[in-house]
Amino acid sequence: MNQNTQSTNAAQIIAADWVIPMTKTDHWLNNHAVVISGHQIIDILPQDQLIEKYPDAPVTRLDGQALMPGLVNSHCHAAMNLLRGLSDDLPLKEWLENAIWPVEAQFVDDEFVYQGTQHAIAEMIRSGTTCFQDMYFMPNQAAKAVQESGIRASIGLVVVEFETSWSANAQEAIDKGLDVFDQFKHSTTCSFNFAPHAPYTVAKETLEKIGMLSNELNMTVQIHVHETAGEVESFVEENGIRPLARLKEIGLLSPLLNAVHMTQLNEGEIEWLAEAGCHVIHCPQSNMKLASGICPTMQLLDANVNLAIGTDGAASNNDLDMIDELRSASLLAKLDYLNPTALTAYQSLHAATMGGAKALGLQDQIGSIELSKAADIIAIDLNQIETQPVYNPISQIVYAAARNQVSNVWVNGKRLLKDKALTTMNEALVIQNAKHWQTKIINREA
Ligand SMILES: CSC[C@H]1O[C@@H](n2cnc3c(O)ncnc32)[C@H](O)[C@@H]1O
Ligand SMILES: [Zn+2]
Repeated sequence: MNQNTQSTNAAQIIAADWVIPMTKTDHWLNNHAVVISGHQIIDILPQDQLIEKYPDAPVTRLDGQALMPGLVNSHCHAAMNLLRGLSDDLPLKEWLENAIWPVEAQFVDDEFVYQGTQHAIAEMIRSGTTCFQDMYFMPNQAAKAVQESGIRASIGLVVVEFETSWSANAQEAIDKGLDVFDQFKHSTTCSFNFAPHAPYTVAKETLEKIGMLSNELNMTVQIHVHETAGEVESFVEENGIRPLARLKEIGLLSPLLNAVHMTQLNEGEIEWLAEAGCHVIHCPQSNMKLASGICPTMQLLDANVNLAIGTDGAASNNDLDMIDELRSASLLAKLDYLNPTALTAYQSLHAATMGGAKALGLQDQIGSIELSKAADIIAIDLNQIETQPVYNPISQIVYAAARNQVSNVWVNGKRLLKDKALTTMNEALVIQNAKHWQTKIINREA
């Protein structure tokens, strides 16, 4: 083993007051350490056994801190960080058609997506997200930004029927997307998914084509579906069936499907999702901000449907803060069901870790702190006024901690945040680029 390989695979130890593996309900380990070698977790043990077992390994000691699996943001439009706050306080249809799509048509290009995705990645690493599912144009630019930063992502090969700056039509979007998939097939942190935007922007024939390719390539599919009552009503008027029924008719209901939003569901549709093994991506803050509706999270969990959590884009949230998002998911469920036991702290944290890993097809690699899984780990500093005293670290993270208490982040064993400083990204340049786009967009011709 040469020196480089040796230094790359030498054990590194992270010791903390609490380790939350996310392998068992409401379970954590006190005064333990996680041992990383290369990309993987190779040991989890009490700190008093470290000297004997790893006498020479360097130890990162994080007193007063909690280690947990990195957060999985299971649905976002990363580059829309550059549109944060451009248009607020509107319902989805008006917001998209009158505010967002005209600006995207005018400004979305390679540089917009590359720099916007960099911005989103910087925000996500700083707030404890180690993996995100993206749905935006120019997936090649998003993949480039992901690869350079070291974060993990499942990047959407987006498809819409209408002409965009990415593709002239749906077929070209599919063809170009498959080229991107091929271009990045050796990446260790980029995976890909088909991302037909929604049943109201992608034709039945195209969805059938995507379904066949998804099965052939064993590639997941993410799609906005049943986001609002208006969407469902319009679709029924035009097609005679509800959007989810169309997806079922096409054969898209399967363990490969990530159904995003799902605020409009009846009991029969929940049974379809459970029988087919579909995943639901719950985006509570986007749903609240656009007044779209409330995803029936407890009925889905009771039916054993896998639940994941996403922020959606920063233009309808308006941040990518997964700690805040999973807190919203829990509190919204309690109010929706008028039941304080709805969506417990652990259930919400699970949706934002293992639930997301399952939805993205990465459950064997990430989502929990377990031997041989990828070292996608975050540390949260609970030794702050705002999170003391600590009776239960899971409760503290879900109901009290803030994203700025994330101190360290590892993805695939590489430390991307060291004592709150990004190690692979230039913060000043990210902010400078954001200001550049703000000036361009705010001075746009009406
Ligand atoms: C085809 S790239 C993604 C496309 O989706 C738009 N978008 C952003 N947020 C939402 C949402 O909540 N529902 C539907 N579509 C959304 C984004 O602006 C892009 O045009
Ligand atoms: Zn979305």
